[in-house]
Amino acid sequence: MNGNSTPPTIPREILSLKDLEAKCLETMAPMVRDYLYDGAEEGHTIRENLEVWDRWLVIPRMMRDTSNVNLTPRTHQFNQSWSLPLGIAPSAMQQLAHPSGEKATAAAARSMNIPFGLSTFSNYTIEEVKDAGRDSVVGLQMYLLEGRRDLNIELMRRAEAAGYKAIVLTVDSPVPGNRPGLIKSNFVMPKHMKFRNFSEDFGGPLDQAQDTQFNDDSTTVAIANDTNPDSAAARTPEQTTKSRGNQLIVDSSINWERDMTWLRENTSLEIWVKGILHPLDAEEAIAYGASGIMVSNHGGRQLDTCVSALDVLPAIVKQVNGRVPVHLDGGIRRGGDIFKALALGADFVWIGRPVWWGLEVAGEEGVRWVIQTLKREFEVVMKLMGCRHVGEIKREMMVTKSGLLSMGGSGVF
Ligand SMILES: Cc1cc2nc3c(=O)[nH]c(=O)nc-3n(C[C@H](O)[C@H](O)[C@H](O)COP(=O)(O)O)c2cc1C
Ligand SMILES: CC(C)CC(=O)C(=O)O
Repeated sequence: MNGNSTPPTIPREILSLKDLEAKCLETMAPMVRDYLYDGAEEGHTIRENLEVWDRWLVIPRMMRDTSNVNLTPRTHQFNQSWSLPLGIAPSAMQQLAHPSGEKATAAAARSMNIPFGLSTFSNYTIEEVKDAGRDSVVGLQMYLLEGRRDLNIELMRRAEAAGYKAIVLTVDSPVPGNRPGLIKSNFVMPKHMKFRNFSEDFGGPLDQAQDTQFNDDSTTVAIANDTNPDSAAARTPEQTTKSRGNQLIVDSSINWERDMTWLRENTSLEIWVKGILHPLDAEEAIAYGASGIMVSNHGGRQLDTCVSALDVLPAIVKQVNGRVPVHLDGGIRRGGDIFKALALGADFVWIGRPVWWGLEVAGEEGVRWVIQTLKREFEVVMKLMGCRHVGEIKREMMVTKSGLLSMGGSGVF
């Protein structure tokens, strides 16, 4: 976190999200960095999420008068009109990157008129974040809790009362992924931070693992899937509380039939399903009443060597066939990435980690800078591609290198 007392801004020499990331890493506490970056096992999927974009090459069209381009999504999402087909994905504990955490992120989303999804495991409450982000705060992400559905119901009641539009059910985490990096770094949440959506003190202090990296008398909440029962210092919030007898455990028995039905019976909000990678799961989600689908591998944090969202997107879009919106997240770092996801059929995309870079360097202003930069880049790409609005982005505008070679001399080439 930037410790200056004057309001932080983004230095002029920072031009891209990549530059911002480097700047962020100059100050980010090692333990926060480990939490932000760590992926499942050897990190193949994290790398894949970043590399997949460059396997697609774009083929621009010229002389199309792109002096004015309209960047708004083709259709309303969550019954609202947004400035960009881009939103901020739920990520837990944003106070790790800035004291204003989710409130700063939501306010930045609001100022740019893009949607924001709040993690259940946020450091500010459902109501506080709604107040900061108003109409931009559309979704409450939820994990279903084993034996504590009363808490899920309470969260949903509060989200309904506060004016959220959707519950975003994360389905890719029946258990936390294997994240050895986090275990090695003994990740802990400092004592002064809380999971404030819960009135009971879940994730209260553990006795050991004083955290020296945060420069306070932090005690710990840990969140890695540690299979070694002797290591109390590295557990998920669920495991942590379990180990203290005050249990908050993600329900690993979650299933379509029981839990989508239960959700539909217990909330008036739209239900979106986050973490779909197989077309047949998209079909299940629709069959059980999902209002939308988020194609995602959880930023490579859950299952290593699983496919990237972009690679499975076309098959899912084909299966869904326009019945519900299809959104995507994972590895979006440039305006051109937004273009490519839309060309392969996504209605909308979301970012996770880049928000933390903005928060770390300049709080709300930093998050706004991230959104503005992606918006500027996307606009330039649209103009260079000859697209005046997102409805003009077409699958035929992209090709893989091998696809291009095999086309040599045939068709329009
Ligand atoms: C630090 C961090 C915390 C996250 N916490 C959650 C969470 O609480 N719930 C959830 O469904 N996804 C969570 N995610 C996953 C994101 O919603 C999103 O799927 C992912 O970050 C997108 O990939 P990207 O970071 O490459 O943009 C988290 C991701 C990060 C990086
Ligand atoms: C508190 C965690 C379970 C949040 C999460 O989903 C993540 O770190 O990827």
